[in-house]
Amino acid sequence: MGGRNRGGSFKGHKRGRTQRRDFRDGRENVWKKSRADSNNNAASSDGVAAEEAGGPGWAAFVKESPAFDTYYKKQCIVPEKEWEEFILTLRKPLPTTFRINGSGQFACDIRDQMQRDFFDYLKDVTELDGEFVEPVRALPWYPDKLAWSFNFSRMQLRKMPILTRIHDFLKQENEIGSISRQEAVSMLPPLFLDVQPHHRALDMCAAPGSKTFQLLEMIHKDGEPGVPSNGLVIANDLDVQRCHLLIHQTKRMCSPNILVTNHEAQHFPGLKHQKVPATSEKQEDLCNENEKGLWFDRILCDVPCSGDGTIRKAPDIWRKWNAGIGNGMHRLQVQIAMRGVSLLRLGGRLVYSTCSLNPVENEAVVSEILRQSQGSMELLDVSAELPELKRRPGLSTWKVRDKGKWLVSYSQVNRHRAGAVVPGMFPSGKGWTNADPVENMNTVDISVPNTQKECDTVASAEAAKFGESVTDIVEEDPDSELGEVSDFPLDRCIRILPHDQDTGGFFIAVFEKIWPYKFRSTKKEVVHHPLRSLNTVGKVEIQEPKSPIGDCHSTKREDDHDVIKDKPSNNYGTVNAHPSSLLTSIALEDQLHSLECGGMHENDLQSKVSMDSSGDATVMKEGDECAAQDSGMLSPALGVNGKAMSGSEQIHDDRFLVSDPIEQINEGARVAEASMHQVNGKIQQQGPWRGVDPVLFLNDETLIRSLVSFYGITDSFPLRGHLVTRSEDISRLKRIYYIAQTVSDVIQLNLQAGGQLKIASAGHKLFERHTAKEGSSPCSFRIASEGLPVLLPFITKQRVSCSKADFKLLLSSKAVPFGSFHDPTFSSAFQNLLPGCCVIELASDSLTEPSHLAAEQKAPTAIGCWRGRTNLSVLVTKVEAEQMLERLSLTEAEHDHLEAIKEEDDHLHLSLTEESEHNHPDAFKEEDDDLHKLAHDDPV
Ligand SMILES: C[S@@+](CC[C@H](N)C(=O)[O-])C[C@H]1O[C@@H](n2cnc3c(N)ncnc32)[C@H](O)[C@@H]1O
Repeated sequence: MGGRNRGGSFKGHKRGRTQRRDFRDGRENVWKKSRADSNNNAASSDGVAAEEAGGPGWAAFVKESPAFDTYYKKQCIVPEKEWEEFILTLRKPLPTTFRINGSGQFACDIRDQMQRDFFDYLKDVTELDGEFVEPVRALPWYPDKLAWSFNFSRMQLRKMPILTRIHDFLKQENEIGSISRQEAVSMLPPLFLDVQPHHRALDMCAAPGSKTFQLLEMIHKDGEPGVPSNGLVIANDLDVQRCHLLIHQTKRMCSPNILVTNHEAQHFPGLKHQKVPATSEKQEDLCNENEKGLWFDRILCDVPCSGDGTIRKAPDIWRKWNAGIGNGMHRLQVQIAMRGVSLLRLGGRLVYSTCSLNPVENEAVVSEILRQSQGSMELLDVSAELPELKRRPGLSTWKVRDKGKWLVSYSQVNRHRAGAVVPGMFPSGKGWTNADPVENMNTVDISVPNTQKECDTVASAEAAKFGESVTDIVEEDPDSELGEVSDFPLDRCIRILPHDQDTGGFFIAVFEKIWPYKFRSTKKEVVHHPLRSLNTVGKVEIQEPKSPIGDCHSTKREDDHDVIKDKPSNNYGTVNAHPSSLLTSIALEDQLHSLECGGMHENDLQSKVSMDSSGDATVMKEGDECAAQDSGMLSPALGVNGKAMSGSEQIHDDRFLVSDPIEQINEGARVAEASMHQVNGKIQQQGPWRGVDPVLFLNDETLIRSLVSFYGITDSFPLRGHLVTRSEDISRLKRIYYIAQTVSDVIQLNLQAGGQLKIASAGHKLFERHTAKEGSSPCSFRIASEGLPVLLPFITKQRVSCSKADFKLLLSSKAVPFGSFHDPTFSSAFQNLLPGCCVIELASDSLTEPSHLAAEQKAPTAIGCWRGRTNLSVLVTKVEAEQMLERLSLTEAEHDHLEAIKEEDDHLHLSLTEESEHNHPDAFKEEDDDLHKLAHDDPV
């Protein structure tokens, strides 16, 4: 049971312990340390080599890196006098931190109980066998003391029974989903995002989902009892397997307000509303000037990064660290953030975060966001938020290290390195000037990695190519002290240093969209890919994006074709002739142009450029793109002949973004009715996505009516428009999912927009087909375990309550013959039910649990059962039943009775649930039942 249910904000939708099995079964046991981990920790905490601690054959992690030291000393990320403390902290194991899921009274009850039963007792224990025992402490900056930290050594855990009990308790609660282990710093971005229950939030790089879970808690916070939130969380991740983890993690919330998608964040589709008359109030909402398309109030860009802020938890980073990794991430990070900027609603908030210490991945990216968004994004001063949080300001100056050299400005970049180092990595963001060497640019390596994995590979390859070993100590460059200084107020960024409050390292920047993200274009005829063959570029007219502060100019040099001269600079620097900047400029221009589509007549539209993989460009009619935008079918990455560009071809996808709602002026001039076919050859047909079944509304009235009538579902639980499936064929339908109105709106929009969203999961499961013999029940769909807590308050038929003794009997025997129950009233009550799925509820007066679980037990305890001809069978797994039984302690007499029944009925065990658990092999077709196989070791 996840936070929302325990949070009590969604009364009647509380999830009993029986509904937690999915979480427990599939979730990585983060408390159980791997042997290697244990060795590391032992080695680090005791100062003993891991080999010693772990026995022969276990190599120790060397927790030092000259390259790391040299790099970060030079970057001055820590004042000199603090360096020693900083580095010593990095060598210590990270304290264990956890968060109590949910909000409201239930979460607070658990917190209070934990404090009373465990932590208060420990507050006077400061020493054990002469060793200092760190106090268990609430993270001071986390609201309502719902996040805690402790740091016991393994020896201490062994020696102090109270610590062992705490550990066991936390382990158990983690398994059942009441708490989440999460790194302290990882809890910060959602807090700064300030999500309100009505917000639409996008988590661009969301897996494995710890922050998504927080976002969901936020949108369900303060919900009216029985009324679902009207917020929305779209959780996206590029990695399919990690998407599964994400689905699994978020499933604990039983939230109908979530969509999980599987896209490259930098190419997240911009859904645009097609001109279809509104048929409902909600749809009208989407047609509002400010609501057209899919815009987000909140966007989290927790981007892939080098991750050296997690070095305490992942000590192998010491060995692998090199500056190239951070450099390799920079462009992808900018691209993802800029896609976020495009999708953000005016007035919305965007949080950019990394678990890296590297300014190239942090302040440099923030500067690029400010530069490229041209005044549309404001970097917020959030010093008044979470005042208890110890933080350092962002850096205003830094250097770039490449090929064993320190570079203070882009003018020092060797032309052969121009693909790896881009102007945006430097504080000024300036490219080459006239005097800089730009000839022979065709040798430049321009590949842009699209994923963290690719970045890592590129970075390692780069490091290896240029002999930059991870332990390399660079010779000092006499000029290296003269770094550029940024004009942006980067001190507003938040740097979390590990030694300030015993955490990992982290970086956060909070933005608000204060002005539409708007581009203007110049006419141009670019016919060559500027990066692939700059020396053969034909006529190129480049214009630096307009600064809101100053002017910038550009010229073309037609004679030698490939050099873009700079002109007097704007506040952000001179025009970039660097290939990547050049491309960005072109991309920006294209964006400007595409924006203008919204405000100009079709005839005015200019031809524009798209590039194919060979580096040549194709001219695309501007009207085509506008048409595509209008139809909402814009592919974020287009290539010649409609081929999707990817990898190095997709340098800057923002050319193809839809513009902000506020920019959607002169709508009438658009070619609104364009369809896929009208832009044939230009748009990648992305839906239905290969390997992923489409999400379809369940409109089969016969089926819906049969569900309503069988379970007696009240009108206050709307089904129509809220049920989705992944199969068109009703007769083969296996699962039915429940979605909130906001999710429904997005799915509608997606259908209208050509199905661009690759939806991995929507809402939560409500019904699943029961595979009993045909005709054995009037309704072939049973209530799914995660649907039960949601539906329970709204069903009036097929439910009976029973005594604790009979409840235990059911849980122990799985299939109980009608005559075996203790209570004859119960026996006759369920025999009056129709054959098929039913709900057996534990009578509330049966509950006498004085422990820390009392709060939760206020929620109804119910299980799904199957009323057969002679037996009542339990529709829960064995593990789940055992877990419930543990909580409802057995008396001796009950135990004997159960044993007798079990013996009699062994042959009747139906294993109903086990059968239903393993019948769908496909990834998103059978979204998450096999998730537990995907153990991972994520830093967050
Ligand atoms: C730092 S982790 C995110 C952690 C997550 N926000 C959480 O709190 O659990 C970065 C994630 O980005 C994903 N990723 C990498 N490249 C991506 C891309 N181009 N688009 C979207 N996601 C990407 C990775 O699969 C990884 O799950």
